[in-house]
Amino acid sequence: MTIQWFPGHMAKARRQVTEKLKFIDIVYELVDARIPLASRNPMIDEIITNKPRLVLLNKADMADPKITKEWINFYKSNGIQALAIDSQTGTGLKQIITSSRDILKEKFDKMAAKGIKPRAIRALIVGIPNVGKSTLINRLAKKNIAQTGDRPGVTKAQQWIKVGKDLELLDTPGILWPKFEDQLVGQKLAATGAIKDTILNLQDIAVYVLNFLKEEYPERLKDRYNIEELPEEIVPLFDEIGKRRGCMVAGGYIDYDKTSELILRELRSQKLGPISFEEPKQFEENESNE
Ligand SMILES: Nc1nc2c(ncn2[C@@H]2O[C@H](COP(=O)(O)OP(=O)(O)OP(=O)(O)O)[C@@H](O)[C@H]2O)c(=O)[nH]1
Repeated sequence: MTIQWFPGHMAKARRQVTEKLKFIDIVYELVDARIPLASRNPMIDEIITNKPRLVLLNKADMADPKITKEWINFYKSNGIQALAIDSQTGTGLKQIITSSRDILKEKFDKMAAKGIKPRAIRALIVGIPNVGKSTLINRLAKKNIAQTGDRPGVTKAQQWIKVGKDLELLDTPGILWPKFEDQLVGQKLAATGAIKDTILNLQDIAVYVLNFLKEEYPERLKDRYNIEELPEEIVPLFDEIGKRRGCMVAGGYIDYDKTSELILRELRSQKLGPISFEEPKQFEENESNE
């Protein structure tokens, strides 16, 4: 099934982000730490052009910490600073200001040399739907939503949010879209709950997840579902899980929809532990194969 990519929405979203760029010093590109590539807008580089950027690997609490570290190194080797954060608890958020200062040092030093008074760093958060933009803004904002009507960028609907004395955020984040038309991207987005289960077939998503876990995290599957030896084929694996969890229909058959739902629910509620669906290694291999 192909998912439509609504060119009208995209153009509008893009225009809105572009308009905001002129008011800010730095873009915070929020991605899902479990799928840093699938959860980014493929045209982000083109959209933000040469604005400085800090990549925030959000929901790091749900990702495999070892792979998150690899991602941070991967970005670093490409000249981009990235931080692992958990917007829900606030873990890692302090580092945002430190890293921003570091990235913008040259610009602010130049401003100081010209005698311009030091001011707070101005930032815009961008990211795909459901990646955690509002959670991050609320966490950073606490009660500091500022009414600063005399500032460029402040229109009737737009406000700056103060984060301490050193940072100001535009309160409305930029929403960008993932690359829907790629089936694997869609499956990763669905697996992590970024898009509704009704968009893709539930069983297809569960098959993708089971195949992935069988390859990358077989021990977690065995432990969770009490399976000594994982079957080679996917249908018998479904059957084992369905049987063990009582996902049956009359006549002793497995209810595949119910089993799929169970697997996805347990994955998303961390019952299978922190899992990353993408690692930089694969990406580098793919790139060199092209
Ligand atoms: N575990 C975990 N959950 C998070 C984190 N950040 C956000 N969430 C959850 O992810 C879901 C989506 O978060 P939102 O803040 O609504 O995402 P958004 O990007 O503002 O979404 P849109 O408004 O659709 O653009 C919510 O259920 C949050 O509680 C995080 O760091 N860790």
